[in-house]
Parts: sequence; C-alpha cells; structure tokens
Amino acid sequence: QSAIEGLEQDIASAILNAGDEAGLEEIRISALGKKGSVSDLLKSLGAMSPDERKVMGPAINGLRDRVQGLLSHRKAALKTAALEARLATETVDVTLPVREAAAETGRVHPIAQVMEELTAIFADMGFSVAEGPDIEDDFHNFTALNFPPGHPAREMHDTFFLPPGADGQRKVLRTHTSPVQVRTMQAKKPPIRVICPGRTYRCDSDQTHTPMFHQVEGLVIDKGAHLGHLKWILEEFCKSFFEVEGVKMRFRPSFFPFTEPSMEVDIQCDRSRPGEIRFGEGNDWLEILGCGMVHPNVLRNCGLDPDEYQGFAWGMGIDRIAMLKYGMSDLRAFFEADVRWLSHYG
Ligand SMILES: Cc1ccc(OCc2nc(C(=O)N[C@H]3CCS(=O)(=O)C3)cs2)cc1
Repeated sequence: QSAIEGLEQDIASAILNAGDEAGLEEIRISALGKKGSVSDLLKSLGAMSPDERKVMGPAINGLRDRVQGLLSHRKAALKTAALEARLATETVDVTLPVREAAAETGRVHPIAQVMEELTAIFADMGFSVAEGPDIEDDFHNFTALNFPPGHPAREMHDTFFLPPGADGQRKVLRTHTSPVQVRTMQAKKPPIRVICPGRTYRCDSDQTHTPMFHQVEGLVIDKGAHLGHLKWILEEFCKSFFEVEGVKMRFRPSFFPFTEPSMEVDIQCDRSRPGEIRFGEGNDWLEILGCGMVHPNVLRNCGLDPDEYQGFAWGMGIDRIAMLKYGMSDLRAFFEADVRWLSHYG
C-alpha cells in the first residue's frame, strides 16, 4: 500500500512540474506506457492470490485512474498556457497610431518624372502629345515603318507576339512608340508636331534591358521641314534636360528602316570621375538618341505624298536617360517598386 502511495506522490509531482506537453507525454509513457511503472503494477495483479487481488486490484486501478486524470488536467492547462502565451505576443493593437514613415504621401516615380519633364520641354517648342495602344498590329508596328518582310526585328527573339485579334491580324506588344506617329499621320493633316511618350516592349531582356521600357519619340511633318530644324530642336532639348548651356552634340550616320538619312546623336560628357557623369564638358561622348528624315515609303504608307510633304523624327529610350540623370546603376530597380528606393528618388 505504502509503495503505491509513494509512487503516486512521485508521478503526481512530476506531472505538476511538467513544463510543456512534450515533457508531460514522457511522464505519461513512463507511468502508463508498455513498460510504465503503473502498467507493471497492473501486470503484477495476475500473479497475486484471489484475496490479495481483492485488495490490490482497486488500489492499483485507482492509481491508474487518478494518474490519467492528473495527466489530462495538466495537458489541458499546458495547452491553455501555450495559447495565452501566443496571444500575448501576436496581439496587434489596431488602435495604435500609424507609424510616421508609413503615413508619408506617395511619390512620383522617377520615370514618370522624366516623362513629364520631357513632355514639358517639347510642349514649350510647340509639340503636342500623341498616345496610342500598347497592343499593336503588324502594319502599324512594322510594315508602315518600312520594315521589309523577314526583317529580324519582326522575329520572336525581339518581339512579343499575342494571339491574333478578332480581325485575324497578328498582334504584337509595340516595340517602339513609332506606331503612334503612323496613326497620327493617318488621322491628321500636316503640319504635324507631336511627341509620343510611352511604354514599349522587347523580348531580348537582360541585365541592362528590361522587357518593358519607356521611349519618347518625336515627329515633325511640314512642307519645308529640314535637318536644320531637327538639329535646333534636339539642341534645345539637351540644353533644357541636361541643364547645360553650351552642349556639344555629334551626329553620326546610322540606319533605320523608317528614316533616310538616319543619324545617331551623342552628347559631350565627362565620365572621368567613377560613378559620376557631367554634361557639356569632357572628352567623352554619350549616345542619347536616334533620328533622321522620315523615309518617303513611310510617308506614302501613311497616306502622304513625299513630293508635297517631308519631315523628320527621333526616338530616345527614357529609362537609360533617367538612370543617367538620377545616377542609378541598375535598371531593374525601376520596376521593383521598392518604397525606400522610390521615396529616395521620388
Ligand atoms: C512614322 C515614324 C517615322 C520615323 C520614326 O522614327 C523614330 C526614330 N527612332 C529612332 C531611334 O533611334 N530610336 C531608338 C532610340 C533608342 S530606343 O528607345 O531603343 C529606339 C530614330 S528615328 C518614327 C515614326
């Protein structure tokens, strides 16, 4: 009898001191498991005399019942304590005031800032802004612009193709904003002075080219528009955008299907200091845009008579220019919507 009472004391104190459910489970196994202390006593009943069993039976079964009761109460208490501990740490007090930083107002994305700045500069020179669809058809994105069939730019490695539209036409994500000028020439009689900012898409993305990027193109169509006008417009743009009075520019011969002659334009800069670039000084050159006289085929494709009208156009990638202006190294940062980055540049 006293052995049973001693065992019960030991098991009871072990149960009450169990710190968690895992510890409690070990105590249960050591008492009630196959080789448990209480299980051994229950097995010993088989070898007792009937008289002895009459006394020891109820005593040992009582011990097992009381141990099971203690275990289940302790288990419930430990579960409740664990839940309360979690609730205490995970409780969110929604009545707390918003953190200062989170309450900041929104920012204009650097690309949007540059778009607005470019648009304003050209608006001051008498240009209006023309916009058009991002999803274009083959004609407006390639054929009207004098891209011959089979031209590599039409291939999948450069261009995102979409399932054909309801009209059965091949649809593409526009690879430049030039289709907008095409649509403008189809819709408006000259003189035309438009700039076409917007998103453009190319397949061949890598660490310095993202699949979506931004361009601003310009178009002037008039009876006597010539390269002298183009040169002046681009100089005025560079002076305003790069904020330098005497900016030196270099016009290099180039080729584009939609312009003839075609040129690429560099501006003078100084990149001698690492990670820094200055415009209007130095002996280095930075390519900023391409331009040229609109090819006669393009004028014809857009319903204009090349013997009556002529014009010039240019195109520039905005993302690169914005990176230069803001001194950023990684183009991808533009598209990660990292609030810290945006608030720094915004
Ligand atoms: C109807 C029409 C006729 C002519 C046109 O000429 C637009 C032009 N674009 C460029 C040019 O070099 N563009 C590139 C600069 C960097 S970029 O973003 O990769 C695209 C030269 S002339 C456009 C529309």
